[in-house]
Amino acid sequence: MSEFAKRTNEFVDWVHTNFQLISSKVKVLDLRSRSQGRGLTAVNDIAEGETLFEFTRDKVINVDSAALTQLNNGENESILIGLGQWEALILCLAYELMLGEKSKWYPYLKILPQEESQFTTLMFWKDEELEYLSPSCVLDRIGEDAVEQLYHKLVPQYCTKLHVPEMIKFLTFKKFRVIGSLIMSYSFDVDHAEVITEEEYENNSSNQDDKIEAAEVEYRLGETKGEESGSDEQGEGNGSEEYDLTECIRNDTYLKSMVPLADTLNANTRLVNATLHYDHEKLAMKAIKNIKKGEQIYNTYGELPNSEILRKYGYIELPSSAAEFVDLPLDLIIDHYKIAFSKAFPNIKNAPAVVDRILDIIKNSDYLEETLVDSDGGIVIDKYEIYAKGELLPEFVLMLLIFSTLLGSFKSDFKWFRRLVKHSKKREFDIFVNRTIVKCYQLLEERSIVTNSFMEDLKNIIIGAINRYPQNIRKGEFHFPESFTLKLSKRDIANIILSDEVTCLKDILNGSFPPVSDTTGKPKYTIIEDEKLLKNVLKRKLQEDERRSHKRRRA
Ligand SMILES: C[S@@+](CC[C@H](N)C(=O)[O-])C[C@H]1O[C@@H](n2cnc3c(N)ncnc32)[C@H](O)[C@@H]1O
Repeated sequence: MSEFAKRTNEFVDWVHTNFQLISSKVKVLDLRSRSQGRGLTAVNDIAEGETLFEFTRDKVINVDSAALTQLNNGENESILIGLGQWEALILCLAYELMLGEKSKWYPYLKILPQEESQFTTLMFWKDEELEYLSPSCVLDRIGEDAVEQLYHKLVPQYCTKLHVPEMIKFLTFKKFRVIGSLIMSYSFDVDHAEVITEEEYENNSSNQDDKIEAAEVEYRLGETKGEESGSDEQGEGNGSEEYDLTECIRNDTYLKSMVPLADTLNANTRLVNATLHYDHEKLAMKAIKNIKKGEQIYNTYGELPNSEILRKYGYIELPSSAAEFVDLPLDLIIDHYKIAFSKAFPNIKNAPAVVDRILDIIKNSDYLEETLVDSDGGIVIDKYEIYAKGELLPEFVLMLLIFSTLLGSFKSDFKWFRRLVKHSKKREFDIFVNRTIVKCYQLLEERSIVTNSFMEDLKNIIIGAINRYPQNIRKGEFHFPESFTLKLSKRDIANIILSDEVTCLKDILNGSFPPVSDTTGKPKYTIIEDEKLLKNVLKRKLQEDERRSHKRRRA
């Protein structure tokens, strides 16, 4: 028997001893021939709603259950819950791995990847391989530096604090990176028992949303200062302060946890047929669809595009994930408008600088801060997600509508624009931009209206974004393989990611914006003539012009 099979058997025996229920209809299989490691398969037909396995909360590894927490007369617990979720779980898991056979999870730990060579996530790609992924924004999210900072925060200081000095030697940087990556691709965020109400119990699933939550926390750690979208926790200092700003476990309502067997399930955004549910005492994996004998049981790791699946889990779906999106950097929008302003006002030297002034006003808009509670008050974010089939972030739509409306307004009266951008007219300029922000917001909010200029700007920005991709990808010359295997070259994997991103962008050029609402069957936005909006935005200015010319005539 191979070492792989032996480990699987020992793990399955451990599961049978420790779990309350495990259905005879499921089996852990060796799926290495499909480049999927181990996975769970149905050996008999399973009906929707059937429980595949069930176990008590103490079987998962987290700060509540780990051996490290019990040491030091309970003092370790208060130290660990003062840390962030990632930090505490890395330390707890490292300690269990160091305990080896003495850990109560030993047969489980033995089936987890623990060597760098077992990971295909982006953290382990070489620099020259990562270059294949340019210009994808996934490259900004790998978080290599963040891991290093985290390591230096925890080792040796916390090993000493937690009274495990022997862990200083065990937890090398290499091991730390592996454990962090393991947590990234295997952990679940499990709600505390006390936050689950009876009513929630039946619907409670810790997979999709919790995995998304995990992605967000991890995303924050991966970002460098000032790069991320308007989240409070991020960025007002150097990297190490970033960690201090990560919420500590004490204030969270969930625990990042390693969940045996539940994490043996592979995932697929289209084929998901089981999810993890939990109540006060137990966690249970349940079928969410009828599953036929012989079919693989798939979980979901969240609504992630291929770039994120690769970054966090080291594989991709073919030809694409069901939740593809591409990040459009703010710079592309700003560059587009700087060029447009220069072209529209060739005789005004500082026309491109006006775009920066507008951006500042949008950033500091009190109106948006008060109105957009959900997006932390900001529409100026580093990157805007462009989803497949023409779905755009509302923040992006509003941003473009404001800029295209301002440009149209200024073009309508060149002399007025020249006067307005003079330093002495700063107040007037600010008032006009702020008024435009309010009008555009109201128009979108109340009537979901965009203009022809908006559509034109959108098209040109998207063309600019597509032009950054390699020619073979832009021209659709890359041919997708039949299925994902680890034998695919890194270049091919990168080409698939880039092709998926370009497809999202091309969807817009192919007319999928505005997308159609699932509920009403109607387009989500109405496109109107520019003049209608400009008339509204310029109303006050036109009235003042009128008054002034009236006065002149009288004089
Ligand atoms: C939570 S584990 C799932 C169990 C894993 N297959 C194992 O052998 O331990 C997540 C890892 O499984 C692999 N995986 C999950 N879904 C996959 C899929 N659809 N195709 C290929 N690999 C997959 C990836 O290596 C991923 O990082």
